[in-house]
Amino acid sequence: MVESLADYEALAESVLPSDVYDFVAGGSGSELTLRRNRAAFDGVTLTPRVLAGISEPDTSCRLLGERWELPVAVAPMAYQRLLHPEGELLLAQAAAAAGIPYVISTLSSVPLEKIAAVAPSWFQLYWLKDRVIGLMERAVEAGCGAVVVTVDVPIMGRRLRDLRNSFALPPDVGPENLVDKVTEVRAHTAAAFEPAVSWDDLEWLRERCPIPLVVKGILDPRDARRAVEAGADGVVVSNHGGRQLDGVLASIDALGPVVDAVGKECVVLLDSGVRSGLDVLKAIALGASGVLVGRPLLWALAVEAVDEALELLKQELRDAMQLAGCADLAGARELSHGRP
Ligand SMILES: Cc1cc2nc3c(=O)[nH]c(=O)nc-3n(C[C@H](O)[C@H](O)[C@H](O)COP(=O)(O)O)c2cc1C
Ligand SMILES: CC(C)CC(=O)C(=O)O
Repeated sequence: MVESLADYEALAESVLPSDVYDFVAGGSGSELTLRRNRAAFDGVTLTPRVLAGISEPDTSCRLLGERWELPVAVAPMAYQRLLHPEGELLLAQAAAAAGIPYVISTLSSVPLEKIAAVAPSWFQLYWLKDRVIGLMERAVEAGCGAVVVTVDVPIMGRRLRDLRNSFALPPDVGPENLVDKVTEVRAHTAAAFEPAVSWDDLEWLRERCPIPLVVKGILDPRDARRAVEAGADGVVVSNHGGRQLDGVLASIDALGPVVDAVGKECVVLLDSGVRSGLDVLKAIALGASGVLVGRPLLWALAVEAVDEALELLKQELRDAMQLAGCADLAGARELSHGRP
């Protein structure tokens, strides 16, 4: 029986080919950061308030000018047809039904226009050589509400599970937004991504991008400041789910200093390690405006349970808010927190 969002991983593992399971579950190097993301979330304590007189906590929020049912977005994740034949479309439809944004990956295995037609979407942009403006214009044309530029992948992290498995995409799964034919994900990234992308490039894109621009993959508050100076409307505090530089700090540990540096000037989101509604509440208490959820939703996609998974997440967040005495997310932000 599935009683929590975190339960989908074991179900998915039992149905997926082991190399696909490893591609999704894995981190880089010795997976120090992958484990640290969880350990750090588990280490956060909250101090609840009582007798708060709440019959129904309000989980809704405003992010980037729109109202959402939960302070949660579906993290951009490449190649979702690895998990289910309908891939991105199924997960995006579930996001739409749950009233949350779906972030389309540059490397989606369904064309971005088809996804944006079924869900309120943001578009995640990888800095591909020569193709950035074309992709951004397609996203704007398709009605995406924001562009999320991922800045922590100049090259792919060393994912040892994938190297040992010689992981390759099956012939019917590929990057449908691009003309590229991809089997070896690592080789494609090395050939197609621009490793020397810089703040000047970000400023250049900001001048040309007519919709909100969010920078994903910030850990240092100095970079957060730099992003705001470049005109970013938001940042995502993220270590890419422990898949890029191994050994970096947990993103929940990086959050506070980033909020202190830029929280008054731009939206601060967080991802990497969110596995429950309680984790969402912890991230809000530590200053995030919202979170992105990654792997748990791919596990749910693999067992065709994305609607139920998002419903469970909502219920977990509601329960945690009620038990903590928070009527709404503004109340959640006032909670005292610490570490044991
Ligand atoms: C299979 C997989 C594919 C991913 N693909 C992308 C991507 O295309 N673009 C991107 O910005 N981040 C990508 N990410 C990173 C996620 O957006 C997110 O930062 C990370 O998964 C969050 O951590 P979590 O899985 O612990 O929730 C991917 C992550 C996974 C697990
Ligand atoms: C192909 C990868 C660069 C996609 C990604 O961001 C990831 O797997 O973490």
